[in-house]
This record gives sequence, structure tokens and C-alpha cells, in this order.
Amino acid sequence: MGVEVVVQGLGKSFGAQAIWRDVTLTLPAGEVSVLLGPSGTGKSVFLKCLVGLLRPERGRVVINGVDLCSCAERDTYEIRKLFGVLFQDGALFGSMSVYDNVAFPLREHTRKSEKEIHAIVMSKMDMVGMRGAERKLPGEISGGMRKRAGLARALVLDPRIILCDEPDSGLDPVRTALLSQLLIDLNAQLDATILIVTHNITVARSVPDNLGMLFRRELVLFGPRELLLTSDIPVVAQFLNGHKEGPIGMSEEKDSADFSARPPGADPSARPLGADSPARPPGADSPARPPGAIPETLVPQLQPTPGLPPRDAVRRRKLRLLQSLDTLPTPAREGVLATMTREDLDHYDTWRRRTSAIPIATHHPRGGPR
Ligand SMILES: Nc1ncnc2c1ncn2[C@@H]1O[C@H](COP(=O)(O)OP(=O)(O)OP(=O)(O)O)[C@@H](O)[C@H]1O
Repeated sequence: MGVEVVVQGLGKSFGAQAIWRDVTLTLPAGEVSVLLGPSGTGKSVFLKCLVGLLRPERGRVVINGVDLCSCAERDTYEIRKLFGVLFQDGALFGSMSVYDNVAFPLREHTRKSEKEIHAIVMSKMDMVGMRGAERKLPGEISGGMRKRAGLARALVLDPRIILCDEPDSGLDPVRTALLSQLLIDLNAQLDATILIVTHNITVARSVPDNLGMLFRRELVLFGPRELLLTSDIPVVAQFLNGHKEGPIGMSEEKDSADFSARPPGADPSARPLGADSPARPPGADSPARPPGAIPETLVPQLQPTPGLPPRDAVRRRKLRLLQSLDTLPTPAREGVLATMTREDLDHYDTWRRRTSAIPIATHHPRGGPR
């Protein structure tokens, strides 16, 4: 099973340039999370801080009880072994075959024989649908294949945490859909904790269990997909609907300048000073939603390909969300309840009786649990 990643009060600067500050979130073990944000908001820097490639000046990243920001070099090395990272461009060595690229971490970090390495490489190539391309050079395959080869390389050391930096960049919509399915399938097979950085709204809506968004040097929100996909926070709604009106402008530099000009304590997700049109109110494009109806932005989440095991994370997440249901705003709560079956609610009741937890007032928005 994947491991939980706890981020507390994280802050990162380069010289005088603050990238983001006070980022606090938890990536639940084995769940898939997506981090959104306009270009230049520091998403890649965040991934590098998680894996220990960059050191934040403030805060903690706690994995298996070890704080990566303050631990000894030896502990950093041990924790890094838990990670598999798919870098934005695949980061393959251009002069090595795909096979040697994928085998590279095994040859560098283990004492496995070439026979063992061959078995592992071929199984990971199978997982990402790359069997047959082993002898090609990275320059001889398409961008989508390079991404999948990078993913195979990220998997060879059996990571418990997988970080993917814009796995969809440069891919056409069909390849993006196939890659999204691949990530869900991998999660079903490996139960690893996955964090994906992307700008792609379709990926953000359909793949993750949890979503977060960076904007103007802060984490605007992080939580269950139902929370962000039904959110009326202007910057979140603008981004997830791809609207041009709203707090997000053409460049992060300009957004930051607008932000600096705001009075101290102002809402970072509100529209910029001087914006010539108001932030689009939530639901402006769609007719008023009847009470209890699920917003159309809350599209169903991708399921593993038939024949693969169900995702363990889904079961764990349901119990986790039922425990904290009363902390969610109504649309998110209704969205969560709509995914619950009678069996889920019975399982929660059993858990509640065992632990004497406080009951929740569950009402099902679609006329009773399915
Ligand atoms: N090693 C570094 N030294 C100095 N500045 C850096 C370094 N790495 C990143 N930056 C700066 O940090 C800021 C955030 O960069 P980052 O690549 O994390 O953004 P991003 O949100 O991933 O953008 P995009 O979506 O366009 O990939 C940028 O202004 C970038 O120039």
C-alpha cells in the first residue's frame, strides 16, 4: 500500500522570489491526487520539494514519521527510495535504448542480476503498454511513448509514492485519455499514493480522488474531488471551467503584481484589481440547479479497466469521507453521498458502533442510498 505524505506549513523561495508559502495538505495513502495551478505557480517546485530535490526554507514534509526537510542525508536517501517520479519531458537518456533507460534505476540502486532486471523491466513495459519498443532510442518514439517509458522507469523500484509532472503535456486528447486510464489502472494494481501536476481540466475532473490548487503563492484549497469540483471560489471555478474572466490573468507575473497591490489580508482568490469584468458567479453558464441535484461539473471518476482489481483506495476513502462528511459544504457532501451504496453506509455504521463515533445525519441526494 502507498504511504501518506503530510505537508505542513511549507514555504519555498528562490532568493527574493517567494514561490509559495504556508502550504499544508495531506496526500492520503494510496489515493490519487491532482495539483492544479496556472503556469509558473510553482507546481514543479512543489514536487521537487516533496521528493527532497529542493529544500524548502519553512515547514515539514513528513513521510513514515520522518521529516524530509530536517532529516539527515542518510534518511533522505531512504525516503527517496519510496518515490517514483515521472518528469515533465520523461527525462530519458537520449543515447540509451528504452530498455536501458527503464533498467537504469535497477542497475544503479540494486544488486539484481541482469536476468532479474530483464523480468522487472519487461513487466513494467507491459504495464504501460510499451512491450516491443525496448530497443528503440527515445528520439525514435512519439512523445506519448516517451511519457510511458518514463512512467515504466518510475515504476521499476516499486515506488509507494508516484509523482507525475504534467504527464499529459504535448499529448493529443485521445492519448491523454489513455494515459489517464493508465494512471487509474496502475493505482488499482499497485495501490501507490499518486500525485499528478497538470493543467488539463479533463484529467483534473475525471482522474483524482483529491484535488488542490496553487495560486498567487498560496494553496487555495486542497480536498476531496467533490469539494473542488463543486466549489464556488472564483479562482477554482474559473480554472476548472476554463473561463477567461476571473482572478487568473495572462501571466503569473501580472497576477503576482495585482496580488501585491491588494490590501493586506485580502482574499488571494478574488479577482485582480482593475479587472474589467467581474469574476463569473458560480453556475453562471448553467440554469439554476434544483436543490439536491449534483452539479454537472462533478463528472463520474474513471474506473479501472474491467478485469483489473478494484481500487483499494476507494474503499478506504469512503470511510474517511463519511467520518468527516459534516465538515464539507452541502454540494460537496451531496456529491460524496451520491457515490455511496447502502453497503458503504452499513460499513460506516458498523465502524461507528465499534468506535462509538458521533453519528452523521446522512440523507441521500438521489432519493436513498443505492
Ligand atoms: N532552480 C530554480 N532556481 C530559481 N528559480 C526557479 C528554480 N526552479 C523554478 N524556479 C522558478 O519558480 C517558479 C515556479 O516554477 P515551476 O516550474 O515550479 O512552475 P509551474 O507551476 O510548474 O509552471 P508550469 O505549469 O508552467 O510548468 C518560476 O518562476 C521559476 O522560474
